[in-house]
Amino acid sequence: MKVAVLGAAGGIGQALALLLKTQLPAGSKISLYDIAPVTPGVAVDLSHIPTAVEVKGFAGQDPSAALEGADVVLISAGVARKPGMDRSDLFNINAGIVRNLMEKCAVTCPKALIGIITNPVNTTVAIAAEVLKAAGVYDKNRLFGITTLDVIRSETFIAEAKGLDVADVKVSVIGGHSGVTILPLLSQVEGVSFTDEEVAAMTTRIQNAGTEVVEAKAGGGSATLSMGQAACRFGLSLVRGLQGEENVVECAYVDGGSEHAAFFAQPILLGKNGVEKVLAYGDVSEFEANARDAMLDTLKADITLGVEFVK
Ligand SMILES: NC(=O)c1ccc[n+]([C@@H]2O[C@H](COP(=O)([O-])OP(=O)(O)OC[C@H]3O[C@@H](n4cnc5c(N)ncnc54)[C@H](O)[C@@H]3O)[C@@H](O)[C@H]2O)c1
Ligand SMILES: O=C(O)C[C@H](O)C(=O)O
Repeated sequence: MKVAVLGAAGGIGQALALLLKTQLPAGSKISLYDIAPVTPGVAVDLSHIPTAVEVKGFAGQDPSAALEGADVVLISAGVARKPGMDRSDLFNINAGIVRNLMEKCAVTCPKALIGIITNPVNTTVAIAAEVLKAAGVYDKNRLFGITTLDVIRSETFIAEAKGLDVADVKVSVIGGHSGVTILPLLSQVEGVSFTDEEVAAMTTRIQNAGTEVVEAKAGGGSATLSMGQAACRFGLSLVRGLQGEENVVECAYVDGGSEHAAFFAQPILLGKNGVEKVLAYGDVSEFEANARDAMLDTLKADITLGVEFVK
């Protein structure tokens, strides 16, 4: 199994590469690509860790060599927020970066499973889909917006608030990956009850968690270590699905035929071809139904922006 990380010299990329080096199955390969010239050195550094996972690094303008034979491509290339910015403020720079990288993926590894981390995810995933469509290689089951950070934050915050073992907390997060489009389904968390005030406060905290990190880092970037962990969890789940493991379920932002929007985050069953099945997200509370309906204009506008950028 070969996993390529694009943006591998960055804050997320390096954390993700380290976790993959220590957690991918023996015999796997990792290829690291970034425009930054340090990238081959990052690969050499990782290669001294004694695991049976080979690491190679590539720098420069062309990612093709890193993409050759990739089964999974995880993309975190691009700029991150600073205090006062919204994720949509990253569009001007990151849209072109994702488009250019996807054009290379379409040619070099059109069958790979592609996970997009680069913000604004609601829009960059639509850009990726349009590039693949234009190249005639789009398969909706192989493209994912990685929203796992919203899931692990929800698990962490709920466990902390309710005094639970975080390993026992499971929560679906639906919608997208920015502000009001992030909707944790707190009503479904087993063994926990929340007052209306707690639901409102917890939902807001999860929706603003990215900003919490951006402000705490005071101009030094956004979430990198927790995102490295989230992307590793999602990437390993893609690999487990590809290897034929059963019952691998994650939430992700996919083109899954949702009645709500062209792309929508919800639970999916992963398998040998990527999305094996889009799963129903189940019953929701009145608060969640209202929040879901209220996010849709924002989500659809984010998607349209991506589609129009490529067309
Ligand atoms: N999906 C999520 O939940 C989530 C979470 C955190 C951050 N993000 C996003 O991930 C992105 C990366 O964040 P970061 O903290 O790692 O940023 P970073 O600045 O630390 O790293 C970005 C890396 O991308 C590289 N890069 C820039 N243009 C490139 C190109 N054309 N080809 C290859 N590499 C290129 C840079 O050289 C840099 O090494 C940002 O857009 C951020 O908003 C998403
Ligand atoms: O908030 C950001 O800009 C980064 C990321 O999307 C996050 O949720 O932490």
